[in-house]
Amino acid sequence: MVKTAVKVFLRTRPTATSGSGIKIGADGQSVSVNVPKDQAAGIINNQQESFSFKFDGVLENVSQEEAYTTVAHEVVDSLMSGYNGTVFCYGQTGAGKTFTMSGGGAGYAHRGIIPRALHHIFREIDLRVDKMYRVHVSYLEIYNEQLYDLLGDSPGTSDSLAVLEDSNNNSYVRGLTLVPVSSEEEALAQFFLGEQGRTNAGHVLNSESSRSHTVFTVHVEMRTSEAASERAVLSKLNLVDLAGSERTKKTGVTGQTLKEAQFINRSLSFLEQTVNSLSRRDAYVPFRQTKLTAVLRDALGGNCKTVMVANVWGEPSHTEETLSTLRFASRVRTLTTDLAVNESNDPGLLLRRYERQIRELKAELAMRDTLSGRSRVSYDDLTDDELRDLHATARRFLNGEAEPEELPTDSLKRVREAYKALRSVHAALRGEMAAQMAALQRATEDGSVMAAQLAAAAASGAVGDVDLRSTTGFTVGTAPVDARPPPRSEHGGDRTSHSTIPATLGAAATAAAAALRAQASQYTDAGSTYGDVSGPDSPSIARGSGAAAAARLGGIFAVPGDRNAVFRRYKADVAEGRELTAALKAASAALRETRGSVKALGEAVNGAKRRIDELSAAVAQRRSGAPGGGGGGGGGDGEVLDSEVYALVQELKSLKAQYRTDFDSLKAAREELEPQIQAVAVARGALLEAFDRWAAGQSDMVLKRMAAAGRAPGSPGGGEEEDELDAGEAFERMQLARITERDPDSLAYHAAMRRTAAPGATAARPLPGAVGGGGAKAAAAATRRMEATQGAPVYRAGAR
Ligand SMILES: Nc1ncnc2c1ncn2[C@@H]1O[C@H](COP(=O)(O)OP(=O)(O)OP(=O)(O)O)[C@@H](O)[C@H]1O
Repeated sequence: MVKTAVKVFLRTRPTATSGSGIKIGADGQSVSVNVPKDQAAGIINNQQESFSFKFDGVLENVSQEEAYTTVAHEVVDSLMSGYNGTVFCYGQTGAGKTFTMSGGGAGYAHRGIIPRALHHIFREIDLRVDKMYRVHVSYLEIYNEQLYDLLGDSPGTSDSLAVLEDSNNNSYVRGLTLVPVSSEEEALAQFFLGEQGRTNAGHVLNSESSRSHTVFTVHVEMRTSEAASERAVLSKLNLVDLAGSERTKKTGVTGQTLKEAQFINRSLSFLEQTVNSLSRRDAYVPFRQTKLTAVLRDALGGNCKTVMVANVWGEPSHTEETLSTLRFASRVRTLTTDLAVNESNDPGLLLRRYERQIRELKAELAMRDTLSGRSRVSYDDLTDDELRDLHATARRFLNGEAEPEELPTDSLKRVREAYKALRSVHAALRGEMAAQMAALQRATEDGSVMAAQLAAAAASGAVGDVDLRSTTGFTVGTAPVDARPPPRSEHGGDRTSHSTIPATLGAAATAAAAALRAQASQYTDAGSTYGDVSGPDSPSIARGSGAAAAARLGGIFAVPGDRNAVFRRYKADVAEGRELTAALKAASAALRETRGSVKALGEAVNGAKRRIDELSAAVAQRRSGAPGGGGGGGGGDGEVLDSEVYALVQELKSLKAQYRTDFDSLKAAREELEPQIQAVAVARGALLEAFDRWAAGQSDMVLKRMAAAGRAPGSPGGGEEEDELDAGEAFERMQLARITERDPDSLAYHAAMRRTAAPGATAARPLPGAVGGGGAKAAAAATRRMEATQGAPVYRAGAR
């Protein structure tokens, strides 16, 4: 947050009579007002005759352009950098507030701050090609303490409008229509339309005098680039034309006009109270006393860069009103606001960013799989059916009925799922075994039965001997060396056979129980080492059935280049290979064509961008070098300079139009790339997979013969590089495609990097600098911060 003082400028309306009671000091900031002594009060009285004030500037007999440059230029500049701004005009009726804010009736030259600000905003948008902007306008009127939406579909007071605060304590008007505008012309049309609405609504009874307060707001949403488009900077500029205070006794108004004047005076008096309270740093500031102060809350003490224009009418007959305005103005000048950029991290947009990242990572994985000869690896979540199958396989594996190769190993996700399945099956098995152990324990605890059984078993010497070393209690028999656990049953393995051991089997039972314990503890140990469930001696993945085929082929293809040679013959001689090669070629050709146009368009866009930058710099240089820079109105050299700048700006405009067209075409071409890259990857994967499958089914002799034929000069497909098994080249190509897809503007940069890295590269052509990202300008409706809060504003579908 940056503390910023509210700036106040004084603007005097030209007077018809020669004498003005206002004197402006040589510093252009000091103002003194002389009040002639009231003769009726007697010669000796204490009436103060001179009052002094100081402002940030005084505008006397200045053009509308100068008024704009002095008052609003800086606020609009900071609006474009993400700061809220407010410019408001205050003063007695007829002092020139509407003239300053909207303009005089004399046309273009007399246009006021609002039309000039709109021109300024859209000129900036045109110049900042590296940023994306969305602009909305709204127009609010406060008449007789009622809110009116001047750009709403149905004119008239709207009860649905309410002044609220958002989560950042910024005030906003709930339900106010925000119209998207994409050009100065559209924005101006909305402004003029709102002005008409004001008149048509029937509450401007006197066309010479504004009987209401109006707030024309420009809402700007800026994104720095497409890549970082999740973070938007939101700012708004309020351009406020307050109704004039009026001494009703002096003007003698009656009826409706009197009622209006009373509302106006009351709201202005609340405004004054609020400013006084802020100026005193009161703990409680009565913002909510009136709609006007609620609307101006940010401007007076919140997050906003604020400038006030105090309009005065210097005629001696208005000295009292002038003094009152100047007093209020100097109090406003003591206020400070806290400036901060409003950044919005739209959750919806963040989600889209993460989705895009996931898509990119999946594409990356697919690319790597293709290059390493693996295809059809799925990185998606497992379906319910797949999970069921996996659990069945895990159970069979733990029962010793499945080989480790049957557990999935093609992606980390699937390996993890396999571990999870093993853990859950293992837990279930442990539970089952615990139950069996408990049953066995219960049976063996029946000492008399067991003793007799043991004795009988010992006497028969059939299976196992009693361990005579133990003298007390129940002992476990020692199984003879040739004793074996009972055979595995069809489904339950050892586990099932143990569960069927009758308690009367004596030593056989004890031997089996020991084996069971040993097995149980083996499972328990396994529970802590899931990373190596199969144990160190079990076959590794490389010893799987597919790998065995690969190992066999590896033996045949021991000579470097053999595999490619056979692959070439496969593509040329085998019907399946021919078909798949043709499909790959067609997909590659389409991709090549699209890449070609992306490259050409990328170069065109980059060229245009560089020229735009040069021209922008030239315009800025000429402007800053101009005496009384900012152009406009100067004679002599200034006019020459202006015409030069004008020509440059014209060229800039047409270049930007060309840039936008090319950028749009580039974007469209880029969108075609991804599916085409996928199509090539799929076609290549299918070819490689079919080749491996086919090769695994061929005899060594056939493969050797084909290898010899494939190596022979003139062998079909020998010169083709497109689907050759050259991983490095394919990788480079895919990388290039990815760069192109992600940021076409950086194509030239990467191409230059490669050129300079290539052997024999020279510095004859300078390396282009990293060109700025050319964000496309979009005028679609924005998702704004206010939508996230209670009562979103109304968004019009399109500008009228
Ligand atoms: N600086 C100026 N130069 C030329 N004409 C001016 C200037 N200021 C005001 N005027 C003229 O004075 C008249 C009254 O001005 P304006 O309507 O802007 O006053 P206001 O303060 O908006 O009054 P109200 O509060 O009653 O609406 C208009 O005809 C306007 O063109």
